[in-house]
Amino acid sequence: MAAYLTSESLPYANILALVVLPLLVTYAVTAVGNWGYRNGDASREPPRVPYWIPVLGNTFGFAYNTEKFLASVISKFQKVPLRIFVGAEQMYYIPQGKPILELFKASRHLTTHSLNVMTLRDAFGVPIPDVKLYIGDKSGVTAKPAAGFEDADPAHRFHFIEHRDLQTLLSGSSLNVMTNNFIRLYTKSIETDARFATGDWVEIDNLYTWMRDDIAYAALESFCGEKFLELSPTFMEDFWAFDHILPKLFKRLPRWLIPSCYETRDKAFASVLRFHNYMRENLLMTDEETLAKEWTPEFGSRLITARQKLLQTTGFSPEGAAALDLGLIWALNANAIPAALWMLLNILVDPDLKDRVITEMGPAFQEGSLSFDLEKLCSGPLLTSIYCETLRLRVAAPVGRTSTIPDLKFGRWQFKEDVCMLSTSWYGGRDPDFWNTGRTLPDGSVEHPVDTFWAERFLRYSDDPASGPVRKPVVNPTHSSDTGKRTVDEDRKARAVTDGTHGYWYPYGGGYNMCPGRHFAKQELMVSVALVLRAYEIEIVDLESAARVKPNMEYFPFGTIPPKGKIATRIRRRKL
Ligand code: HEM
Repeated sequence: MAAYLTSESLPYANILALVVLPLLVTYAVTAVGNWGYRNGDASREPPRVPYWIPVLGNTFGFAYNTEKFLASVISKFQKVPLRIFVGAEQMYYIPQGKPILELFKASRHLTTHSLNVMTLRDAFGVPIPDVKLYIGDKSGVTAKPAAGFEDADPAHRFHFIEHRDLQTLLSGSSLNVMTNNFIRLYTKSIETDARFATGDWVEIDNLYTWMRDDIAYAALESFCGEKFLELSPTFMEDFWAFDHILPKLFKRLPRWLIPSCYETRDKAFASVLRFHNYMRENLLMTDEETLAKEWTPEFGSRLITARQKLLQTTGFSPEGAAALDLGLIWALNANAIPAALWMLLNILVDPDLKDRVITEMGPAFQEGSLSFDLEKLCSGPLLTSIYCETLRLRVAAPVGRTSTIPDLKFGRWQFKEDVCMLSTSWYGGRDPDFWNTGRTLPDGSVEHPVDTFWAERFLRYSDDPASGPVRKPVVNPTHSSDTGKRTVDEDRKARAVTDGTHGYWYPYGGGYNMCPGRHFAKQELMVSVALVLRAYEIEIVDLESAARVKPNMEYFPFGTIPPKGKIATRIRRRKL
């Protein structure tokens, strides 16, 4: 080796050493503390994902290939919590299984502030003084103020009131009004859609946008009333354009680098501000009678008017309040609507499944009509299993927390105060050690791998001990035939279950901050898919390529991942 080192090559060797040595040292320093993390009982901070370049840390892998980066480190460290260094800041990743369940259990010591602040500031454009107001309320989300904040003015406890209103006004009788409005509006848009008036086939270039627009319009109106779109007729288009550029805004690039993205957001924001200004001018916050109404065409649902009162009372600027509500409208639409498309698409690409779903939902509908019994429809086992399976496979919504106490502990892991903890159900939903994947085929592969859709994954058939979502030690399924296909009769006797999947199936997050919109979302998804199947005959132009449509991973991990590419279809109204 020494024979190759001449006096000319020495400077190069020195330069190389100067470059390589710090990288090696950084890697060694960041890896050495991980020794023994799998063994022993002593509490410790989670292992650190080693990196080569100081300051940069794990930023590159995390920011530019988040899905693969996290998949690889979760698997390498065998599903324990991890410490990641991103954007010059520490962060914890909490994986599926016991760690995420323990995180949810520790709710009383956690806030969602760090992820929420990033989202509100970077994605929705909440001005900095309003962000300060948002984080300034440290009295917590429970009725009893957090220790040290016992004297907080009850009317200014923003997080408590917001949390309480979201939970109560998205459940019970308020939820019923909201869902009924959604059903009324969505049914009306189907019935009055002039494109299908003649009963002839109509070519639609993209099933997703076709379905998306009608659901979004009905959902928006059931939340915000009729006035919103009257004031801003192009909002729905502007909203989806905003949704499209949202992943770029999360990258925190300045306005001068991506001006068109900011302009797109400005447009969607301007509509919410217009509606807020209308409310400020026309809805007196002392008008208890109007504020008590579950829904009015002018101001929308009680959730929206109660929020308006809260935003005004707690001193948010008109711009801050509108940006916060742009966030709420995004939460309303951006996760549920792509999920509805995936549900419908998976049904349409399998003619046998489509027939079984139509048979199952038939008795919920009134003869010759689009009217139905909601409870009956939403209790159909096959449609429920399709709903659960779709969320398992397509949701990558972020779950973010930070500890409010020094050295929070769960299991043997210790977490520092104020360091962001991140999780997403994407990996738990695809954990091959956990999920039932059906029969083992003669070539040794499994019948329903975790990255594929299996309509019956969440169904438990009483005569088949191997059925149900969770992998069983002995897999010996008893299917009605050797094709593995189920019959309508079997569906009827099956039960859709999520028992035992907690910690692996958490599309709505968990603990105290679990998604408050989950009840509405489930009804919205089941109803919209059922209504579309009831009202229309839909033929996918190229079944094979539609079955291969991939998720658009640019959206990872911001929510339900929408499909990438268009799905051409022919649609005609059914004669009911
Ligand atoms: C399939 C549809 C949906 C999915 C997968 C989903 C998922 C999630 C997730 C994972 C969270 C974070 C929960 C946590 O941190 O533990 C969340 C929060 C939230 N979701 Fe949903 N969501 C959906 C539909 C909806 C709908 C229809 C609404 C209606 C307004 C909604 C409103 C919200 C709100 C307001 C929050 C923030 C709650 C808080 O900060 O306390 N979501 N959602």
